[in-house]
Amino acid sequence: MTSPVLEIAHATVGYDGRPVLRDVSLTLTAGEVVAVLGANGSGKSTLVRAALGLVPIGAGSVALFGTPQRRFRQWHRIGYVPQRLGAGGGVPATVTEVVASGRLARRGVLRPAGRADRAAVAAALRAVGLADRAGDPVATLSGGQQQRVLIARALAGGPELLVLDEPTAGVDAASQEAFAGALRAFRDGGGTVLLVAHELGPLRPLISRAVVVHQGGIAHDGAVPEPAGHHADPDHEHVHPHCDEEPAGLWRSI
Ligand SMILES: Nc1ncnc2c1ncn2[C@@H]1O[C@H](COP(=O)(O)OP(=O)(O)OP(=O)(O)O)[C@@H](O)[C@H]1O
Repeated sequence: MTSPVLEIAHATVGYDGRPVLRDVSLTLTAGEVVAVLGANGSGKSTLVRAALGLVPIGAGSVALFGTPQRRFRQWHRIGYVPQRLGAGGGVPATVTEVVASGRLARRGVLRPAGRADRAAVAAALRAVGLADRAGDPVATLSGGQQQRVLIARALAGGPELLVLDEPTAGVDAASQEAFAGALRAFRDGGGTVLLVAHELGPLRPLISRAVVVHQGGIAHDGAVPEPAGHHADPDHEHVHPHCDEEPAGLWRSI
């Protein structure tokens, strides 16, 4: 049996000794596309940062591809797009340069880019629909297009696990569709995805499982919950696989 891609077991995570999440467990197997949902400030980002070792865990354990996180060295197997990171930032880098930086962990900084690197960068740009902008300065792209550049950078590294923190927040509809297409292709190629989301939008059909963070724990782990507005539909069957008490207003924005 192959190891889970990610295994968080009974983890307590917080900042400055103040726990945000207590006794949380989450397992991702290869090929899953898991959405982390929850209200503002519930700890969604904290959960994915803990998975990647960006926030230390106080108790419990995290393993990546079967290796305890503290001994894990194969970071090129993971692509990470953090929340609200501007790709432009006043730096006059071109789209290609930013995406090519996603190859560094794989090829090493000192070895010049080879044919495989260039092919990976071109494929990643095609995947997010930005091949025609390859030579443009990132700063000249829209916010949604810049977000797609960051996703292409993560894809260019050829990861097996993609971790995305609110990849479509504030992103225009065309970029959301392009992103959904890129994610579908990544999944169809055997990739695993963990993404934090407020609104699933065009990503919804791709999500195989949803995890809801609520009151310092995981309140639901299973089917994607229906948006709150859906309850008003006359033909809506009121079946909830998760909990008796539904966190008020949690789904309103989905
Ligand atoms: N670096 C940090 N230092 C101290 N506290 C933090 C830090 N990052 C987050 N927090 C706190 O931890 C809690 C959870 O934050 P987190 O960003 O994980 O929530 P979230 O569910 O991702 O929120 P949002 O949907 O608004 O992005 C919040 O109370 C937040 O203020």
